[in-house]
Amino acid sequence: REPKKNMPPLVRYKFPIIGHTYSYLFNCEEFLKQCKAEYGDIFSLYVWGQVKTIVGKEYSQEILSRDDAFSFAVAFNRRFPGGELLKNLGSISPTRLLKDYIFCKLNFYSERMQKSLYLATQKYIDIGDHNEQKTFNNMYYLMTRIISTPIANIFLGEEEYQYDEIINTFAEITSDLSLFLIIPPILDIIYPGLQNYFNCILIRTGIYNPALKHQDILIKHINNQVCKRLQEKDKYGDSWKRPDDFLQDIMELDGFDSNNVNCSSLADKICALLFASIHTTASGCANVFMDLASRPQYMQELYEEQLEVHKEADENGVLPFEALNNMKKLDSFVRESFRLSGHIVSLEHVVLKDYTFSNGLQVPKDRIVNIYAEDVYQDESLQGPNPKSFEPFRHVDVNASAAKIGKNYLSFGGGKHACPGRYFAINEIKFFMHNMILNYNFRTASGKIEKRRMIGPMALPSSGGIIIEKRVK
Ligand code: HEM
Repeated sequence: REPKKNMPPLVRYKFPIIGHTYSYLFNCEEFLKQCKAEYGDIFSLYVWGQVKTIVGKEYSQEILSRDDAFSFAVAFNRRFPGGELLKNLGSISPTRLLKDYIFCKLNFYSERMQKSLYLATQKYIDIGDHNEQKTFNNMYYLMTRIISTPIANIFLGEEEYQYDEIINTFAEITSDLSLFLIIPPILDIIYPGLQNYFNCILIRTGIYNPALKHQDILIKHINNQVCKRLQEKDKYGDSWKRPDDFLQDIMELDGFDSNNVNCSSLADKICALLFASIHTTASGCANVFMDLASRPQYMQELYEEQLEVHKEADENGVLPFEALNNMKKLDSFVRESFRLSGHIVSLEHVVLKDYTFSNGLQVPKDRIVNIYAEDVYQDESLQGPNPKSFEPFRHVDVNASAAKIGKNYLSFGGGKHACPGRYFAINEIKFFMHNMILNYNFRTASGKIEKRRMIGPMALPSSGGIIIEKRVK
């Protein structure tokens, strides 16, 4: 208790220890609406033995823009034992690596992204002829495989991405490791931070380490690839054709010693990026696909746009990078899907030093704050008329692309630490949807709109069935 501070109001609760945990988990949407109506834009809850502050639309940008006072990374590391799981990561920031070696080459990687994406779509959807149709009951599962394929191609190269073992590791690593984020931090009720401490002990003692099997697979493949490349470089000298992929880039970083290659460190760098990229992109893509399957009335309009865009494709069906800019309706559809299928509360940050919001309310150092995303997404002044309804083309004329961050769109965070992978992810989703819309018909098996699945404030793609068949052209 800090009597001198003008802290956000703590919502009343009946039961000590449990506090608001039950309502937050089982009735989050309604509960938060009531809290906001009664307590205002910023209020605190008592969840899992800790006070956390929920910040509504008016003040959310303060959290994202003040990285001297709020940190997403510190909050993440408090809940996720990344240091224990990825012991050989080294000091280079994954964000730096991505910016230096991948995001500046999006244009260069575009053709490979499309080719491997289309190959993966054929392989995993696998519909033979026009009369066949298939029902998929877990789009998210399917999307993790499809999305992982171009990512594996770009990260590990044209050879390694062809191994099923690699695709499975890419696809599964995030969900295996996210167990630490999904399991409720019950031990924190006894003492804040105890759950993470306990998780670290599980990993350190080897009782439970879900990263190990994936690291072993990655190390094996990286080792093969590194040896092969070094031998070929030796053999062919100046005429050696350097593979252009992320693995080669990080092999050549300062400090690289060809006589003593640290494959564990290379594997951990890739694991860190997989954690950031696979689940997020696969869920986003599954949601977009589900949203269109749920609303067949928009299919024709999108089909016509994609048909027009496809005129720019070369003889192999590959689009020039610039064609992405012409998928305006699809882009707006993607943004609308992200807007309405996200978490109710997101972007957990830790307060790094005592902070006073512009309305005078103060949060102390070490407090957990979360952004009330739904408050942003259901606000008419930020979203336009009927903010709760899915209007796929509402962003077409307002110059707001699916990757454009801003105070009315928080899916990729904001400020200095906004997701650096957002263009990569949105490109991948648009290329995937372009191909699906042109070549397949799809609809929900229930014939109804499939909504996101909620676990407390967290949203996951619906697991409702989708029927897919080849389009008759
Ligand atoms: C639809 C897909 C994605 C979503 C929804 C997403 C979302 C986010 C969010 C919300 C953040 C936190 C931003 C903040 O602190 O304000 C973030 C950070 C980050 N994302 Fe993504 N992301 C996606 C795809 C990717 C991809 C494909 C990559 C890499 C290839 C990536 C790499 C990163 C990294 C490295 C950070 C940390 C940035 C920093 O701390 O400076 N993300 N992402």
